[in-house]
Amino acid sequence: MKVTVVGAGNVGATVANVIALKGFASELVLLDIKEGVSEGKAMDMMQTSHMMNFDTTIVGCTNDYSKTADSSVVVITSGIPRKPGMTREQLIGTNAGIVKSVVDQVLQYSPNAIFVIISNPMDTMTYLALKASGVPKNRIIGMGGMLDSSRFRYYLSQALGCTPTDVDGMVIGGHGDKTMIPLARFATYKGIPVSQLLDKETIDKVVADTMVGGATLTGLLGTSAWYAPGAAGATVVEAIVTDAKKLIPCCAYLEGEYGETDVCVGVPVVLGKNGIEKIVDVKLNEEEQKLFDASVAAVRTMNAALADVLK
Ligand SMILES: NC(=O)c1ccc[n+]([C@@H]2O[C@H](COP(=O)([O-])OP(=O)(O)OC[C@H]3O[C@@H](n4cnc5c(N)ncnc54)[C@H](O)[C@@H]3O)[C@@H](O)[C@H]2O)c1
Ligand SMILES: O=C(O)C[C@H](O)C(=O)O
Repeated sequence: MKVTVVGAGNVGATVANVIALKGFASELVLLDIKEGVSEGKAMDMMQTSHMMNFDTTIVGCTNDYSKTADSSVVVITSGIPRKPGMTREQLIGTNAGIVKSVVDQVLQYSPNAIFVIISNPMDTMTYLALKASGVPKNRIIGMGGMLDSSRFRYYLSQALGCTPTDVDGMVIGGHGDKTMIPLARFATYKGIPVSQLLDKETIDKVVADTMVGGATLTGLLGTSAWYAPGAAGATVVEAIVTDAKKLIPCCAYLEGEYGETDVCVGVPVVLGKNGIEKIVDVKLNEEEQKLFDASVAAVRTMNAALADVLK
């Protein structure tokens, strides 16, 4: 199975490296617009293959989409990341044009590809990719909820004093500092509802920390995080390539689910060889539904800024 990653920066290169280490793709193409970056990172990764015991062939190319031909899955990380103090939404002016041009060029060589959109503002970039490409909605997937849920599980594990692998939790809604919704009501520690183990104040702080998890790391790093985003992107690709039928919160196009239409936003989906196999309609309580509706309204406002790009 051939996978392409567009954008060989911090996130894209990490997506590629994790995919190689997981070993589920036979060929991986890394493409960037910057001369030599993809070729260098691909070669560097290949020189780890005997030590890390993977047989994936990783090829780098500079803006040569012919090398990406017949990719089953294409991950889009091209675009600028935010600086400390910025919102993801502020990236739209630069990234919308980049994402549209990349989608157009990918489709010339891989018309049947499944797209995993990572570039920010991700919910709006996902909507842009869907509308600009005309690709069926099951083949346009935004990655944000997988990452946000991993941060939610991390912060819960810190509060519980346990390993993150023993904690389960899901984040839905937009991938924004004010729009994501960590679903505390459903979070568990080895099946035990966390509400039985943590007081409300602690849970509220975990939720608040999760929502700004990206901004916290950008403040520390001076740019967007890349290890967890890269691993989250690779996990989404793995579920598709291995036809895992795995439930992962992803940004998906809604046509009535959760009471919303014509918007891409984070919801629980089942991922498999067809991309989004199913949207899982979780019953939200009144407070959760209100948060979801407000989140969607904020994403719609961002989508309105696409008018020129989608003309
Ligand atoms: N959805 C998420 O959860 C999530 C997580 C982390 C980062 N991000 C976003 O991913 C994007 C990339 O972040 P990063 O930290 O890797 O940035 P980066 O600057 O390290 O890498 C971006 C790469 O894109 C390349 N690029 C720019 N225009 C291009 C084009 N037209 N074609 C091909 N490549 C092009 C650049 O040369 C650069 O190498 C940002 O928008 C960031 O906000 C999203
Ligand atoms: O927060 C960012 O700027 C990047 C990404 O969306 C993240 O959540 O890490």
